[in-house]
Amino acid sequence: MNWDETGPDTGDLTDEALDDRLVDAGADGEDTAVEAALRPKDLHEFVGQEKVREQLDLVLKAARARGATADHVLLSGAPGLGKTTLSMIIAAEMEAPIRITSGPAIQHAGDLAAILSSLQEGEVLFLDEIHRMSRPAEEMLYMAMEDFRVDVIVGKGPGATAIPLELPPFTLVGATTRAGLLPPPLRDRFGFTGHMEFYAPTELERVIHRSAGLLDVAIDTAGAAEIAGRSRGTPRIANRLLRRVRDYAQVKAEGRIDRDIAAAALRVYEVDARGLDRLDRAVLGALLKLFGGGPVGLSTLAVAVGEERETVEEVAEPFLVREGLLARTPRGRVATPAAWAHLGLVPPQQGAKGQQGLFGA
Ligand SMILES: Nc1ncnc2c1ncn2[C@@H]1O[C@H](COP(=O)(O)OP(=O)(O)OP(=O)(O)O)[C@@H](O)[C@H]1O
Repeated sequence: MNWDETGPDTGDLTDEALDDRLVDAGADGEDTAVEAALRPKDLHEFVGQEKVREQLDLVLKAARARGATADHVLLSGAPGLGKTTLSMIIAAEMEAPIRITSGPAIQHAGDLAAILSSLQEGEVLFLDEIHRMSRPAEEMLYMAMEDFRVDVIVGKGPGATAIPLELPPFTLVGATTRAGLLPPPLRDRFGFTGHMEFYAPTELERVIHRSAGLLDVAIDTAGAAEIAGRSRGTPRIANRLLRRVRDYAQVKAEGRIDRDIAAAALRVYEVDARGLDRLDRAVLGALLKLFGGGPVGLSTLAVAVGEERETVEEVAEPFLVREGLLARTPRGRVATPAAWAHLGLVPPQQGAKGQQGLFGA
């Protein structure tokens, strides 16, 4: 058997290290500044998502032809796939201003009433993480979306009165990573729902070439393909990896990016050929090397890599599952044959399987 007893190298994966993960699809401070410059400005520049793009194009063109405000739009999909970008494109195509806020920022119905009552006619209101809005705000939103009206409650207890407030027609663009968590009455009030898929490597190559052009970075086709393959189907990650590879190329290769430079740079940043980083490999390594590929309980696996259960379950596992490297089964976590191949290890013989299944939750 080709697995040693030393266990995986988990290094010191502190909270800060997790916050700074290059392959995290969420935005960090540096992203927000650069992302503004890299955002496609219209539907033609927006790469991929053919279906959503085509359907949205029709919705917007029809609204423009009628001289009306566009229907409310719900965009669902994982972080970093372009929901905010698309909402800005909707506003640009409708030649309307946009207001950006998020569900967690709206704790009270009054917060929402203040925003809604200050909208201009035709304005686009982008509500990120709409599934995290408070219940009273959500109920106020139902009426606002349907009738362009809200009832503002003045006073408390039996003396409270509802003052109706007319709103100008506006377009709500709601974004959510969890469409299934939205209550049906809210979901039903959107005229158009677009589901954003992960991007194919060739689409990410186009994103990378476009961003490289805007950042004035020289990159060849093979270099872009190398970065695309490690970007987990996510434009935000592709752009972030491109920036790190650019740093490396500036210091080591007069700024030019080709396949070797991209691969060498991403080796330094510990992002492997499939887009796994140190945490992902630590989890997979423990599962294979310490537990013979499982099944092993989540808590045991988390202790083995020196992480919280939640970190393993919510940060590392989703991508490993998506990549077909790890399966969550009722008996615990199990590595797939692809996991053994990816780490260059040989699975234990069938006969040695007796030791498996001994590791509890
Ligand atoms: N289809 C695309 N074509 C080109 N660039 C894209 C595309 N989608 C996203 N990007 C780029 O990826 C970055 C992240 O996109 P965006 O902020 O729109 O994602 P998001 O889905 O709103 O993420 P979150 O849910 O975390 O807010 C932006 O810099 C944007 O320029």
